[in-house]
Amino acid sequence: MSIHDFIDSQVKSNDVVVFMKGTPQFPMCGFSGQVAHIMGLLGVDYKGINVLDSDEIRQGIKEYTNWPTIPQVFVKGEFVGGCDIVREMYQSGELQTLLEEQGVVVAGRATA
Ligand SMILES: N[C@@H](CCC(=O)N[C@@H](CS)C(=O)NCC(=O)O)C(=O)O
Ligand code: FES
Repeated sequence: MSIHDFIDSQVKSNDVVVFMKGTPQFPMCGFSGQVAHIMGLLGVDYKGINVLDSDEIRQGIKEYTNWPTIPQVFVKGEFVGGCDIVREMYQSGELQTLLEEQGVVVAGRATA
C-alpha cells in the first residue's frame, strides 16, 4: 500500500485522527500536546498516529494535505488543521459544533 493510500484509509476509517509527534498519552512536542489536551478536554476518542515512528508518514502527510507541519487533525476524513486552527476553533466553540455535527461523541461540554 502506498503512503497516500495508508493515510487515506486511516482518515476514512476513524472518526478523528491526529497525526502527531508522540502519542495521545505522551506527546513529544508542545504543539501536539496542545491538540491532545483539547481532545482530552472534549472527551474525544481519537486515533493518534505518531509521525516520529515513520519518516515516510511524516513527509507523506504533508503532501497529502499540502500542509507543512505536524500536528494535523482530521474529522470524518476531512482535514481540519493544525494546532493553531484547532485551538482557535476550540476557543470559539466551532470545534465542538463541528464534532457534534459530524456525530463524533463529545463527552459533556467542557469549557475553557
Ligand atoms: N503553527 C503550527 C505549529 C506546528 C509546527 O510548527 N510544527 C513543526 C514543529 S513540531 C513541524 O511540524 N515541522 C516539520 C516537521 O517537524 O516535520 C500549527 O498550528 O500546527
Ligand atoms: S518537535 Fe520541536 S517544536 Fe515540535
